[in-house]
Amino acid sequence: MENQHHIHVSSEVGILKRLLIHSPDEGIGKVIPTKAQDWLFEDIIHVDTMRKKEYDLYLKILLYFLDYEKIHSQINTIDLPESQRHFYKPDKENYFESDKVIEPQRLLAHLLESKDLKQRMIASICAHEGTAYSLQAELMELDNSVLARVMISGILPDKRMIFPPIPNFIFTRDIGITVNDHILLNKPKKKARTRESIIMKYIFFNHPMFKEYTSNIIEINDPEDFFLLDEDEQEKKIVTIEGGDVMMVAPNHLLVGVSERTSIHAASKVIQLMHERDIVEKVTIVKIPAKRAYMHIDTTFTQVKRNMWVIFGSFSKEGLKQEKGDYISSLGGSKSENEIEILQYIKGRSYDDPIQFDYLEDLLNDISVTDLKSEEKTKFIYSGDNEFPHGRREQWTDSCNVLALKEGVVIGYDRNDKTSKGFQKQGIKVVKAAELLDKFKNEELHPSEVKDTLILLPSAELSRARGGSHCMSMPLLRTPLW
Ligand SMILES: NC(=[NH2+])NCCC[C@H](N)C(=O)O
Repeated sequence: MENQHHIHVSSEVGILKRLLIHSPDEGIGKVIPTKAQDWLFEDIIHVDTMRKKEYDLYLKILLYFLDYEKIHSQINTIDLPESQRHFYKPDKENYFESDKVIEPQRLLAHLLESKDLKQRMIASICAHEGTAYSLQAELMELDNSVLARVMISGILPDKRMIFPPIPNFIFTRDIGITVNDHILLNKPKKKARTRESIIMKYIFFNHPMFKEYTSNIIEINDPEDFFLLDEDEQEKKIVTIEGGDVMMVAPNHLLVGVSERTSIHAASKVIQLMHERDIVEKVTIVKIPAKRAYMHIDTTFTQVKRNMWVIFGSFSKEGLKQEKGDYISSLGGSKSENEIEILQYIKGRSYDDPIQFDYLEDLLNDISVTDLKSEEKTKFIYSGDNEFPHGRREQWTDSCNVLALKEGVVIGYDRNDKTSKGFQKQGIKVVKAAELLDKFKNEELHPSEVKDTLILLPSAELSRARGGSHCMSMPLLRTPLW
């Protein structure tokens, strides 16, 4: 079943077998303070530190778990000064090139071998970025792997910057989500993320890796009369969806966040399409406040194992009750600023009559017990271990955004100390990525022996980009949970 191109994800925690990642490219080092917010970064980044001290460790962990031989056979040489980090650079010959940990830049370089696609892609990107027509001819002359790098970083080999960077491309989660054997593509809310989406559409629709899945790629579009509407109407009816708001929690169940980035109209379309095409039976909408701090639902909760979740305390039962304090709802007025709404739509049941959940924990517990058949008590770990004011501080630096390599083994950020304490209280060991990698290297431990562990990545630079390991991954294949 695991052929080279197999695509299937039916949970958030089944053993991770294949994913798309993008390593920080040189464009990230070109973000300037006045543009940082427009480009959705909280600050400017020291790219060397981000790569060598942080992201490289992430890659090594992924490779050890997903493609052991690929890394273990070379582990003693890849970091030597004379290797010049070529192992990590997608345009170099000694790049690791794995069919499990996959870099879109490599897929893009492959696509550009077709002259027709090369022309079309150059035309689309230049039109989108509004560059001079004459630049197209110049780009046509570039070697394909160089052009792939340029299309992403925006920087020509002679150092001219021709496009803005797309620094958020490291957050591959947001470009699309694998829903069983379908891929739901994004339609980004933010202009800064549009080029990523153009590039990925070409890849999904043209690369041999996705060939058997062309009819399973789902695009969500604006209503047909959208361009006729005035601006106010457009604002109301806009369709935008980003992958961080879509979570494939069980074979029959998809969560869709309505947030700063994903609109109600997009969510409605997803419900209809999922039911019409019989892809999942339940779609649950989780509406969160449209705020930069929360951006996507995966910044407020992710799954650790079948019966364990890490969540943002202000959205929890206790948090909401506390915030409400002595406020009497029947008097009207505004509710808590963190109020969330959870509505579940089941195939065959009237859309006017969704099932409602009062609290996030109720929904997550229902997923664990009903959908994932967990027989153990559902456990919750809270951001900052619910200690004031660490819950909010650590949510901001992605304490709730972990990537599961398998049930119970997740990657998180080292700066979220209090949340780590919360993990430990629930029986999860906490280990630094570098220490774990040393053990793998010395063969004291094999990735298959790692159980119930939170792996901590250094995160001083990465967290300024405002995404965690969950955001930095687009799973294509996970082993089914049963
Ligand atoms: N799935 C996620 N939470 N992605 C985080 C994306 C962060 C990125 N800087 C943005 O604002 O778009």
